[in-house]
Amino acid sequence: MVVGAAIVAAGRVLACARVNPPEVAGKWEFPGGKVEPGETETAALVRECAEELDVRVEVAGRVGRDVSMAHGRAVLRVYLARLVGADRPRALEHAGMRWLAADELDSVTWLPADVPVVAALRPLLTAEPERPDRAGGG
Ligand SMILES: Nc1nc2c([nH]c(=O)n2[C@H]2C[C@H](O)[C@@H](COP(=O)(O)OP(=O)(O)OP(=O)(O)O)O2)c(=O)[nH]1
Repeated sequence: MVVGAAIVAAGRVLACARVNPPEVAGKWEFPGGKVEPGETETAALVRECAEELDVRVEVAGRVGRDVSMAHGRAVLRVYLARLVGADRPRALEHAGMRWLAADELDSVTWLPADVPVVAALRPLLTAEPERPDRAGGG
């Protein structure tokens, strides 16, 4: 199982560009990775976001459906997530990072498995009002 975090803030989602392997270098994905034995999916997302982005995240519900990858040998499952406190991501293991609004989702080339998830995410971003972080103390 591969889990990804669709980290949403102010109506935008964080997209990250892969460094390797070469066949997917420069393609865009959600931060995340393989769930380790004995680990929950939420714990895997928290661990991967800390490793890859140096941020704490709160993991919420699923977005999109499970997507079969690698000829059925793996599954991609994506969860909505939010940054904790004032944490701000740094691309420690990616070639780049972008915060994409709904109308910018197609401006990057996503990994193939991510395409249906991105489609499911789009209306969620549109529904979220643009607002300054932590407006209203929340
Ligand atoms: N993290 C992530 N991986 C994705 C996405 N879409 C997608 O097809 N993948 C694929 C790419 C990789 O083949 C696999 C995840 O591998 P990974 O290299 O990120 O996982 P990991 O950090 O646990 O890596 P490792 O321990 O094997 O080095 O899933 C996505 O949105 N996020």
